Amino acid sequence: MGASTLSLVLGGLGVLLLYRMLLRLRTGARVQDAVVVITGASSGLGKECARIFHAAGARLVLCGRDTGRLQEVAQELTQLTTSSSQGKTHTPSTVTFDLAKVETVDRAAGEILQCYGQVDILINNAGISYRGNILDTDLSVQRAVMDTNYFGPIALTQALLPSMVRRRSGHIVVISSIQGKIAIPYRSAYAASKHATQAYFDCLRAEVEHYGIGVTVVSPGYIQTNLSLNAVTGDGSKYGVLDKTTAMGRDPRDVAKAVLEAVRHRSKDIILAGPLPALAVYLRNLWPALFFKVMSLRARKEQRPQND
Ligand SMILES: NC(=O)C1=CN([C@@H]2O[C@H](COP(=O)(O)OP(=O)(O)OC[C@H]3O[C@@H](n4cnc5c(N)ncnc54)[C@H](OP(=O)(O)O)[C@@H]3O)[C@@H](O)[C@H]2O)C=CC1
Ligand SMILES: CCCCCCCCCCCCCCCC(=O)OCC(=O)COP(=O)(O)O
Repeated sequence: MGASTLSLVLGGLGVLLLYRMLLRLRTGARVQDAVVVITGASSGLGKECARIFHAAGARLVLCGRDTGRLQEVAQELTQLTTSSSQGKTHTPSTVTFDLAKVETVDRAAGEILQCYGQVDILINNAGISYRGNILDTDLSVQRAVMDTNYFGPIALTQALLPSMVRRRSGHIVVISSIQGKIAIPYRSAYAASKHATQAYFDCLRAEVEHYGIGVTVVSPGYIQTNLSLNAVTGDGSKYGVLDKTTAMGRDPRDVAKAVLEAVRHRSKDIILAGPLPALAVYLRNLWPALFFKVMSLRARKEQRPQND
């Protein structure tokens, strides 16, 4: 390659990079004073998102099932409310509802809209996990996980969407999982709900982009939260174990930071996991036969006894 061709290629790359940077600056969502709704804000990743979006100056609406725990988070943040040169922070509002009671979500969306009259950013974070083998799992458990992780969040999204369309602006984030991209044994209800989530929000992204509404699907690997402790088993009882994989997962503060950056950059789809899960995602698509073999060996090795 001659020197002039090389400089042309480098120049072209430079222009492309500059264009991407400008595009990000132009389309990046503003967080200061934005109304940000966070579901599952009482603990884990949702609580960390609340802390980081509060510090960035968002007007928060914290959602969860437990009023007391939501108010504790709101109080903690209120004590940090400041008006500094870095930007004003705001006292959060709270709205209590159960996403699994899908028929009540419309009313909750009304309450959310009443807080500030609009929603700029919706973070669908709340969720539960599951442990069990399909043979011993009640259909009611499959439905319950689907209600919390899929039907509840999409009902909330659909209830808030018309107001975003009217304003020709908004951003919707959903916290999925690496298990929205690959299915691993003994997680049927959870992986199915996260795969459905991925598909729904991919459709939504395409359908609302021309209204100026962005959609980000976040797919994390393990995070240090209470997710496994709160997981349900095949008969609907609580699993109640802090799994090693969860305990050794990422710091939820780092994941929350990545969520904030994804909103600022209007990222469409991000994976927050180590090289092995990332490799598994590629393998699932490029060499499915090998992926299925590895999963079947994994299933045999783990062999989950009834209802554990
Ligand atoms: N931890 C991990 O390893 C990973 C987690 N994720 C995802 O991150 C998200 C957050 O989970 P995480 O912080 O880890 O787990 P936690 O169990 O700590 O938090 C879950 C949150 O969801 C809320 N929630 C659960 N069920 C309902 C319901 N029916 N209605 C309303 N709110 C509900 C809980 O609120 P309350 O009980 O107060 O109502 C709680 O605040 C989930 O979507 C999860 O799938 C993704 C990948 C990995
Ligand atoms: C010859 C090369 C073979 C390479 C094969 C690689 C296959 C590796 C499999 C890796 C599986 C990763 C699973 C990750 C699961 C995960 O991070 O889930 C996140 C969650 O949502 C956690 O929820 P849970 O309730 O399951 O704790």
